[in-house]
Order: sequence, then structure tokens, then C-alpha cells
Amino acid sequence: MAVNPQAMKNLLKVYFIMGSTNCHQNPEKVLQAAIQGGVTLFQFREKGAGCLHGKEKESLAKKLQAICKESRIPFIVNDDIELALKINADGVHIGQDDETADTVRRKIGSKILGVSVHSMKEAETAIRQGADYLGIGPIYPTSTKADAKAVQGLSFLTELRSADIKIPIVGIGGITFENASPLIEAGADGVSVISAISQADSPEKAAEKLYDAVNKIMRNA
Ligand SMILES: Cc1ncsc1CCOP(=O)(O)O
Ligand SMILES: C=C1C=NC(C(F)(F)F)=NC1=N
Ligand SMILES: [Mg+2]
Repeated sequence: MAVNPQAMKNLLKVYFIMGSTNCHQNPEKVLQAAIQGGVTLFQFREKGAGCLHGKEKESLAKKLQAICKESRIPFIVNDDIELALKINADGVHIGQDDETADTVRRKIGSKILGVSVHSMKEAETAIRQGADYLGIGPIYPTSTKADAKAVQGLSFLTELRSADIKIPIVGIGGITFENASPLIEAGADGVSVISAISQADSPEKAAEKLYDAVNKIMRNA
């Protein structure tokens, strides 16, 4: 699904990411609740110690994809391009240690392509090679990704927007409804979260609070 930059920005507002290792409750129930609370985009990220592989991974992906489809929430797959193509996901997210953006773009056609970048150079390459959005972080300290790079705060985001880079950008890493606003004020089009929603007592409430925090800033901007 080719998506124009404005539509991409709207999708990035509250970008929920989850895999089976990120939640104690049933992942399907957590996703259902998060969508009820107002998340605008979902990424299936089955990664890290104890994560599923092969048939089990594909089966969970299909279940979560079906839940997204019911609510017309686009379903993005992290890393696994083959899986994304096999189940006809709406897009993929890749990092610098995956295939290059232009190789992936050739494989996925007009599906959504997100790329994690940590430098101006990586950002420019991703943009040139057809990324639809950039993921930057970790913005704040996080324990969810064991090999996360140095915490960057708002500095890289500010650097990108000061360089007049206009591509849709989402921040990730340690984000909660309490610290989301400065990110939007600094020019992010949305916030991406794993544990703030997946490990909340009420994933629905957590999603709602994030949605309100992000929209409050955007309304006033
Ligand atoms: C996948 C990823 N990339 C940078 S930080 C991170 C983990 C974000 O998880 P949380 O929202 O729980 O801090
Ligand atoms: C490592 C990641 C960094 N950013 C993002 C996103 F928020 F989608 F941009 N997803 C990831 N899996
Ligand atoms: Mg990756």
C-alpha cells in the first residue's frame, strides 16, 4: 500500500510494537486492547531471547495481522521480509544490520518501508533509497532492547529537523505518556512504544494516554 508522507505521519502517531516476549498476557488480548485505546500503527517484532521462530512465529503473525485488519490498522513486520511477503503484510521495518533499503524496496514494491537510522549519513541513505519513515532512538533509557545504542534524547531528532529533513520520523525507546510530548514538540510525527503498552496493567488505558498526549501537542502546534 503506497502511502503519501501526510498519511504516513498520521499512521506514526502512536506506533505500537510487540512480540511474544514483550508481554506477560496473551499477545492477541494486548493488541486488541491497544487498538481499542487508539494505537495508529502496529509492528510485529518477534526478536530476542525466547522469541518464536518458523511456523509458530508465522502463526502468531497471522493472528495479530487479522486483529489489525478488523480495525484497519496497518500491520508492519520487523526484520523478516520473507514473512512479510508471505502473509502480505502492509509493510516492513529494517535496521542497519538487515538488507539495504533499496534491496528491500525492490522486494516489497509499494508496501510501507521503515528504516532505523542513527546518523545523518544513514538517514540520507535511507531517504535516497525510498524509505517511507525513519525510526530514531533510543530517545530515553530502555531495557526492552538489550543491544540498544546510546540514549540520544532529542539531539538527533533536532539535528535532522534543523537540516530541513522532512521525511516522517518516529522516536522509540523508553517512551511513556509522561515523556512523549517533548518528542513531538521537537518535530517527531509520532512515538513508538513496546513496554509502555505491552506491559501496562491496562494496555487500552496506556494507549489512550499516549494518544491524548501526542494529539494535545499536535492540536496546539
Ligand atoms: C526496538 C527498540 N529500538 C530502540 S529502543 C527499542 C526498544 C523500545 O522498547 P520500549 O518502548 O519498551 O522502551
Ligand atoms: C529497532 C526499531 C527502531 N524503530 C522502529 C520504529 F519505531 F518502527 F521506527 N522499529 C524498530 N524495530
Ligand atoms: Mg532489524
